[in-house]
Amino acid sequence: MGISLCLSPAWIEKRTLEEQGGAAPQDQMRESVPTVPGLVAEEMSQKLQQSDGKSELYFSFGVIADIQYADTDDRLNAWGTRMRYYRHSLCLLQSAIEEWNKEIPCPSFVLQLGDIIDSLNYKNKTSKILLKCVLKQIEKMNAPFHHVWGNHELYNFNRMFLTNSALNTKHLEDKSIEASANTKLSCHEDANPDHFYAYHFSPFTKFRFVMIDTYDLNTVEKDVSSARYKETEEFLRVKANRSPDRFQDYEAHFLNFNGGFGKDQLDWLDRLLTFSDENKEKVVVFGHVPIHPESKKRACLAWNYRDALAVLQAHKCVVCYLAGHDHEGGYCLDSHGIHHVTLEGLVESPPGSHAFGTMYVYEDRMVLHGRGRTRSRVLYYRSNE
Ligand SMILES: Nc1ncnc2c1ncn2[C@@H]1O[C@H](COP(=O)(O)OP(=O)(O)O)[C@@H](O)[C@H]1O
Repeated sequence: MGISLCLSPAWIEKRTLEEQGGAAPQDQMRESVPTVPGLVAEEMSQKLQQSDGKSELYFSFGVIADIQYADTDDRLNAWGTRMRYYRHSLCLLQSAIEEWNKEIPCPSFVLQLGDIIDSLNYKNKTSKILLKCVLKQIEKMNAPFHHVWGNHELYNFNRMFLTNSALNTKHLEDKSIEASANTKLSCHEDANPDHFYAYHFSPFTKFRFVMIDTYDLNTVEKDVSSARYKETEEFLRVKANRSPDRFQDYEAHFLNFNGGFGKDQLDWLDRLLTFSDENKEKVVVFGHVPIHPESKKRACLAWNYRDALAVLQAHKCVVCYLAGHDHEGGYCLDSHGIHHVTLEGLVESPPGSHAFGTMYVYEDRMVLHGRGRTRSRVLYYRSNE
């Protein structure tokens, strides 16, 4: 069986509207104010003023998603539902960096949640040159960027290129815990395009950040000789054979622009989170594609999101999952107390607006200060007792 999930945008739009119980005007599709923790701005300032003895800022970090820069006129997305401001996204990145650099203290690092340039560059043969432009802006940041790989990285480049490029930030991995752990916690020592792209780091005592590869399995990379292709093919064969009806009716997220997790990555994640549990760390996991169905609006969901969720929910250390991919953004608090935040996409921010944030990390909570379309939220940690 060849791998093919290619569904037309028209089909996807129909599916999405069906999921929502019929056609809805754009403004009705907007997120309503959450009634669960993950409070919005007005409540946030009130909460921050409460003197609860836990006001010492540990550190902060920047978040930004779906820059999707291209030297192309503005145009609607493939579904004709939302405008994308391709050239302007570079100016917005520049101003986000200027703002972060002015903050005191400066964010310790920035999470770039994937889709740094758009696939239009591939068609225009401008992928490498425009990636350089974006990276030139990023060099102005006074703190390291951690680069996630989204679908557009894989449309523009192959893994060999990405592995050898500045978009590979695995050198920022924390290697210091290997000696104290009884098990291997670095997923791969050597840079190898056959491997999934994932790593972890600890910017502050008892806090760990884990990047996961939501395109470990995917249909974007067409290298039929790769182990990844074979695993993807087998995964989709089993999935489709198991219950074709469900696949059709409910699994609307089995689309080419999403991807999934292989067994090796899920095992590695489980081992790492076991270490963090034992060491009473708080862990923020991040990747391009959302892994909770309620944290996004559209069909943007990892294929085997249930497997990834099961791993995260099995470990009390996990407090938050951060993603991009769905440019409208989203949020939910899952049944285990993990916050799922989907960041609004920069490329859909018109001139005068914005989409990035700074997350402030405290003993008992993280506070997201969102700019422009990015919503501000207070994320209290679940208890890890
Ligand atoms: N049915 C749909 N209708 C409108 N927008 C959608 C639909 N499905 C996905 N999207 C949007 O597409 C975006 C994903 O964009 P992107 O990663 O650029 O993929 P692509 O380039 O294939 O459009 C998200 O903002 C998501 O909300």
